[in-house]
Amino acid sequence: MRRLPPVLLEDGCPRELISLIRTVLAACKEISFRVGQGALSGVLGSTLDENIQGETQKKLDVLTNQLLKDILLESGYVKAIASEEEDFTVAGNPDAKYIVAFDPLDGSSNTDINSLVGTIFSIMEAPEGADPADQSIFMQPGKNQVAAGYVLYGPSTVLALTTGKGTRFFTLDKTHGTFLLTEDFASIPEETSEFAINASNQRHWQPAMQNYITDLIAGDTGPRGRNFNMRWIAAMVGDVHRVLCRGGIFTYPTDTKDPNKPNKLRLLYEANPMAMLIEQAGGIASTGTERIMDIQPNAIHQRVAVILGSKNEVETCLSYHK
Ligand SMILES: O=P(O)(O)OC[C@H]1O[C@](O)(COP(=O)(O)O)[C@@H](O)[C@@H]1O
Repeated sequence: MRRLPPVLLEDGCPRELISLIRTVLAACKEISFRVGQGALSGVLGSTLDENIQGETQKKLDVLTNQLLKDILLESGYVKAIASEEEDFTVAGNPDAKYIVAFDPLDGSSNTDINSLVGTIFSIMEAPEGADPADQSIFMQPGKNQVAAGYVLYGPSTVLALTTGKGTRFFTLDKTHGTFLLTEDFASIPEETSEFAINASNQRHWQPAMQNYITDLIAGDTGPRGRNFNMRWIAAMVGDVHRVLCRGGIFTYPTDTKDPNKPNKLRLLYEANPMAMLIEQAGGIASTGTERIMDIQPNAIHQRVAVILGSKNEVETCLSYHK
């Protein structure tokens, strides 16, 4: 099986970018080990702190953030980082070319129940001559990403990666510590009968999403004329992986549950990298009204509605939003 660096070199991926991706993965291997140790690692449960977004931080959120932050900043390959767990961006090497946004442990409420979690990352080039301490270097649309991926810590540790030449899966060989290519070009089936949404929020959704999900649930007695199945992992990284593997539609739509927080998922380090992976596998990623990767960000922790997955099903969902 082929290792990650030669695969990326054959694609013509710049050596500096490959080194940066390998640096992210070095941290992810360590995270994979810690997560795999479960209760033995002594890091399950919550801290007494909240992040800037008012969410209680899990001990593993803090640990994984520190691991990624330290290894990336010490590597010299990044000009700056942005993390879900950092209030502000953190400056790195002024001469470096790339910036990295990441969610160190997506789905962290799953850690205590031994369920799926993952690390999501997005890599862009910093504007030339930019000050590494300037937060605005991250205010670029997702279409500027030069690489995006996640590492899913499940029964096996899987990397989904794109550098704009398709979406690939690599599986961590834990004996040798190497990521080996296990799926060359992931391709999402255009049709699906599977959807993923937190249905407990139904009464808070906007009418378009209410109507769409009602029609899915009506199954063969409704306008769709066929049955649909539902899945919800409560970690975007797990739900998106299923969609990349066998198709489906995943959505976290706008809702009115908390008027101060109409959307849940973060643009820079959740929606954008997932959108790139999905599009590179032939799927669609939208907010309901626009392509996710076209959004011009205005804040590091900006949140957006997300509808992504199998092309035909996402298009059907979007038709309810017109
Ligand atoms: O609590 P809910 O509504 O099931 O939310 C689950 C969603 O929250 C997220 O876990 C994001 O939150 P965290 O990054 O704090 O874990 C997504 O991965 C997932 O889709």
